[in-house]
Formats: sequence, structure tokens, C-alpha cells
Amino acid sequence: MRSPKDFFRPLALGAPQPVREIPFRPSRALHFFDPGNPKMAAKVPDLVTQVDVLVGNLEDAIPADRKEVARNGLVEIGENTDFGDAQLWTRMNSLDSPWALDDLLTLVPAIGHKLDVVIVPKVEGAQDIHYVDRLLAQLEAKAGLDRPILVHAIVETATGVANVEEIAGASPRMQGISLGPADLAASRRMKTTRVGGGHPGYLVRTDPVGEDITVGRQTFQQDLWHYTVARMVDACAANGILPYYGPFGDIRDTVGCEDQFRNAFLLGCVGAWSLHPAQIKIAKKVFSPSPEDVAWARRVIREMGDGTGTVMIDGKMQDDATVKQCRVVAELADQLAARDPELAEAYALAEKD
Ligand SMILES: CC(C)(COP(=O)(O)OP(=O)(O)OC[C@H]1O[C@@H](n2cnc3c(N)ncnc32)[C@H](O)[C@@H]1OP(=O)(O)O)[C@@H](O)C(=O)NCCC(=O)NCCSC(=O)C[C@H](O)C(=O)O
Ligand SMILES: [Mg+2]
Repeated sequence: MRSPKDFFRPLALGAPQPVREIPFRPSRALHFFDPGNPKMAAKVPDLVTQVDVLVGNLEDAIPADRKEVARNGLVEIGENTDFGDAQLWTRMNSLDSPWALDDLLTLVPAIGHKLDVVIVPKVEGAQDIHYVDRLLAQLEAKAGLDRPILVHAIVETATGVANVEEIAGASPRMQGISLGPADLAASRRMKTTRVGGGHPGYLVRTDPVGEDITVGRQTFQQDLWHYTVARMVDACAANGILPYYGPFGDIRDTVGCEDQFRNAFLLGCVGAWSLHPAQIKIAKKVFSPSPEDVAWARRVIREMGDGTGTVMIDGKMQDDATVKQCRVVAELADQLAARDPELAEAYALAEKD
């Protein structure tokens, strides 16, 4: 661990100054695409107007014999696309793979000035972040970049979950953490065989109502990811970085996807991955507070004045702690509305009702 005095020093001579605070930029949908797939690449100019973040995926889902095509495709897209307000991220290959080094050695010199964040998969501890941190600093210095590329970790092994706090605080570059439920399930020897979402077998059942234990008992499916998401959210909040739910693999089940995303939103996550264009609007909807909630939050803030004491609004007690929760919602709404005119209008309309 670096001493607190050295934490914000560049890790290579000539590398840009590390950031002291992670800028909040809307990142409701982290949209994954294969930059070497011509059909997906052709959709990029349209996608930049729809998503907050485009993630050029180089890791899982890209076959071994197409890794270079994907990497070169991302360079081409980075060079030739005007991203406007959208961000360009990449998910590099895992650090133990034969492709990871070439991913960074190629991308940083070529499109480092366009790349906002590098997602590092299968992060197991602070040592993985430290490795990427130093290498990025060296490459940024060599490329003459004037701002640091940030780092996002995927927590998707049991060891990664056990070390999530140290990962979150490993570097000033740490922008956020995503849950990787599919790899995590495998690492934990879970028996789920799917990419995120729930499982009908993971449930609780009400008590028996009579002699026959098989009748009259309701079951309620439980959230397999609650514990991990909650740990990840706490680790991120404690370190001033942002938590994300990861992928929901059943593209057809837009309803289940919305529920899973909403659980994450309510627990503190700021976004989720979209794997297919159909999931973009789900993520944008879920990770934007509803106009009704925003109107309520603004009302509580207004009526609480200096924020101290208590007031009753519609029979509900408000105090310091509720006004702080309402500020979270209202500030998020302001930040999203600044980038999304439709949302700004919906929030303004709800205020008038
Ligand atoms: C899931 C898919 C393989 C489905 O693709 P496809 O069968 O082609 O779907 P459609 O026919 O419905 O597609 C309609 C058109 O849309 C284009 N398309 C599809 N997906 C995308 C996309 N993500 N971005 C841009 N464009 C997309 C298709 O090409 C069709 O185009 P056209 O024919 O011209 O109309 C596919 O969606 C896909 O590969 N998605 C990404 C998958 C991915 O990135 N997976 C990795 C992330 S999840 C993970 O890694 C697990 C995690 O790490 C963990 O451990 O939990
Ligand atoms: Mg994974």
C-alpha cells in the first residue's frame, strides 16, 4: 500500500496527475459490443446518441481467433467516431491471458486520448489494480496524454469479493466496480448455469398451515446477488467510486432484467450493462429516478429549510436523514437532466403536478 502522501503522485515521470475525485458522468447503460463485428460496429454512430457509455469488449464473448480483429476494430472506431457526450470504455482481456498486455500497448498510444475507462475483468485484489495503474501511467507518459485513463474492476471471483474493499481503494484511478455474476457463480461453485438474474430454486417458503405440509404454502424467490451487490456498494461508497450491476443474459426477459436492475438501483448502483440494444432503454429508465420520486425529493428538501429538525409531510416524518436521502435523488436527477432533455422535461412537469 502506498503511503497517503504518495497516493496522488503520478506513477511514471510525465504521466498525468491522478484525479482526486471521480467525476460523476451519467453511466446508466454500459453498452457492450464487439468492435470486430461489422454489424455491431456499424451501429456505433447511432448508439453514441442513445447510451451513456460504449464498451468495446475485448474479453469474454470475443473468440480467441478474433481478439486482434476486435482490438483493431476498437482502434478504428476510437479514431473515427465523435462520441459527443457519450463515453468510450473498453473491457480488456484478463491479466493472466495472452492478450492483456497487447490490449493496453495498442489502445493507449492509439486512442488513449479518447478512452475514458479501462474495465479490468477478474480482479482478485489490489495487486491487480496496482499492475494496471503503473502500466497505464507509463503508457500515458509515453503517449503524452494530459488526463489519466480511469480503471473499473469487475468483481467476479470469490477472492475478488473477499477483497472488494481493498480493490475499491487501490488507486486514485478507480472509477467503479461491476458485479460479474456469471464468472462469480462458477468461481463459487454455484449451480445456476445462467448469466445473472434470479433462479426459481432459490426461495423461502411460508410455514405449514396444517397437517399436510404440501398445501397452502407460498414461496418467494430470493435475490441471489443481494449480498454481493450490497458489499460492492458499501466498498464503492466508502471509497468515493461508483457501483454497477453487471449483465443480465436472458435478453428476451425484459421484465426480469428490469427487476434485477431496479434492485441494484435501489441498493445504490448507478448503472448496469446492456448486452443487446433492447436492454439500453431498460437501464436508462431504471437508473434514472422516476419523476414522482424526484418531485417528492425536491419537496422534502424545500420544506426542510436548513435541513435540521423535523417536519411532517403527508403524514410522514422528515428529518436530517430523509433530507439527505432526498438530496441523493435530487442531485442525481439534476446530473442526468443536464445530459437528457427528455428527462429534464419530465422532471419539470412532475414538479408542477
Ligand atoms: C447476445 C447477442 C449474441 C445476440 O445477438 P443477435 O443474435 O445478433 O441478436 P439480434 O438478432 O436480436 O440483433 C439485432 C441486431 O442488433 C445487433 N446487435 C446485437 N447485439 C448488439 C450489441 N450488443 N451492440 C450493437 N448491436 C448489437 C445485431 O448485430 C443485429 O444487427 P442487424 O442484423 O444489422 O439488425 C449479442 O447481442 C451480443 O453478442 N451481445 C454482447 C454479448 C457480450 O458482450 N457478452 C459479454 C458480456 S457478459 C459477460 O462477459 C459475463 C460477465 O463477465 C460475468 O462474468 O458475469
Ligand atoms: Mg466474466
